[in-house]
Amino acid sequence: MKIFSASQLKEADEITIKNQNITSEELMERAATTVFHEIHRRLQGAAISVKIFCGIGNNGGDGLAISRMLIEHGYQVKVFIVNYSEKRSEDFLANYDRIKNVTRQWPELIKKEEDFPDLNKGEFVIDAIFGIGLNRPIEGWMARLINHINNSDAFVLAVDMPSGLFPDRIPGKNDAVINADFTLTFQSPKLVFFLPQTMDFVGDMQVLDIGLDQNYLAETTTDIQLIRKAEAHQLYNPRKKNSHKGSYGHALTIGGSYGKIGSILLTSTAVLRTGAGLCTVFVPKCGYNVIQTGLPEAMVITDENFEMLTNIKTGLDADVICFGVGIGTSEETVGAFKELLENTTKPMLIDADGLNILSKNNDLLELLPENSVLTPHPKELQRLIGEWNDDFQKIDMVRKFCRQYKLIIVLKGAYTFTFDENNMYINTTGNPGMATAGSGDVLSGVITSLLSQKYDPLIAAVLGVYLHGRSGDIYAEEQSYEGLISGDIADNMGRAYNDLLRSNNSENDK
Ligand SMILES: NC(=O)C1=CN([C@@H]2O[C@H](COP(=O)(O)OP(=O)(O)OC[C@H]3O[C@@H](n4cnc5c(N)ncnc54)[C@H](OP(=O)(O)O)[C@@H]3O)[C@@H](O)[C@H]2O)[C@H](O)CC1
Ligand SMILES: [K+]
Repeated sequence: MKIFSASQLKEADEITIKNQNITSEELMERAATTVFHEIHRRLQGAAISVKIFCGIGNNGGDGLAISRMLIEHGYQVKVFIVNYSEKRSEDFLANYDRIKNVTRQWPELIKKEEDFPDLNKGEFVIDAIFGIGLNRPIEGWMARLINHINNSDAFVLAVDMPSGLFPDRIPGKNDAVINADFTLTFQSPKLVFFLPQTMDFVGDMQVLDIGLDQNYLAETTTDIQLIRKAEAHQLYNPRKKNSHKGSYGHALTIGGSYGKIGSILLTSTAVLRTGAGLCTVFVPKCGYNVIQTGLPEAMVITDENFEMLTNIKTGLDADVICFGVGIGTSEETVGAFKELLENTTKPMLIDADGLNILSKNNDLLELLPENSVLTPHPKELQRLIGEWNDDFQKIDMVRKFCRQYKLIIVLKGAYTFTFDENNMYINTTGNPGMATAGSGDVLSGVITSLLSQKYDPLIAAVLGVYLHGRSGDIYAEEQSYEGLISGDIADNMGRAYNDLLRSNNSENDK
């Protein structure tokens, strides 16, 4: 799913009005109707107190139209106009007028702190103060109103965006932003819904289709995509009946050190669970028995050293190399990595201490084969590319880094982002249970496996991240977040595939 910018959405708005021959007020009515239906579906006419805060722009206009629809359906609604300026939008005014037809209770104007209504636990607050039009921080009594809403125990639903959240930049530390429990957003999720610095304002989120011009949506390119089941399914290559283990590639996983052999065992298990034909594991001697016992399906070659990697000689012509989990950063291991890079042109995935070695030895970056996949968590990324001021700058810096070294970066987080030179893909699967030791080692194995199965590196990364998250979700749906350990993610890969395929084969699937 494309993630459009605020200016693209405004453009889509205008084109829709023109091509569908409707007024902007009619489009607003359509948008408000989608929100009303969602609320009505959930509340089912419940007798709870609804308080709606409407700005004076089009987000406020939406709020007024939603208010009217709720009143018409018998809800107990109190409407407040957050009257921060006299520059009311036309569609706001039209809806301000129309609400008269359904209630004798004229909306109350809020112009100062004394006008704030009490907000109580169990009440339902709708935030329609600002949407994508916010272009400066909210100040004065309005900021205090935002805090008043945030400090209440009411349930807060944001229309389109939590007010105070900018579509294209990070609010300042002391800026007032609505802390929504739920956000119903129009047509396209906004990038800030997924950034670590802003995602917590959004609560749960749902995208509402308001029927913007189909051609515009199809033809307009964006460099940010959301990866859900539908998109992931399109990336999947079915296995051929007439195939053998050689058809799915031979992965070489190199990693581990004394006390950290478990990491490479997890990675290699994930390689095979994700469908690679063969896996050879290269470990220090101390890892030999562990791997042979823990993963009898793999082959093992050992370093001459007992505790760590010092000299990587495999004599193997593997299809893909995964390097770095559990290796430490000793000088000998750095030397071995350098030699490996000088002698390989195979697709590579680098993780964990492999990344830390790259951070300290920038010359090695030049040796990475084109389209190598790097899978840092934020700390490892910061060591690689330096400090950023905020999440937008971070995105710019990662893109530049990808371009400079021709790499694919998988930035792990609550929403994992995959970058290539031009695009960014935001993953939607995964859960807090996956914040557990070894989860990243498993992801490295999953992506390595897809690389070995000849998926294009970008696709291997995007699909791998999706499947890894889905596997964790499947575990958590049946068990719990807390009980999840990373081996479970590898063990559930089969179900993640099954889920990806089955759901798209059934008529009932969305
Ligand atoms: N295609 C769609 O997605 C549709 C969206 N709709 C809804 O429209 C809003 C966007 O409405 P818009 O009127 O453009 O913007 P806002 O309502 O968010 O803001 C109104 C004006 O407020 C001013 N502003 C901005 N920041 C501040 C601030 N900190 N303090 C005071 N005032 C501020 C600004 O005007 P200025 O001239 O003063 O700069 C804004 O223009 C969208 O989010 C949806 O809810 C349509 O209903 C349907 C189609
Ligand atoms: K809002």
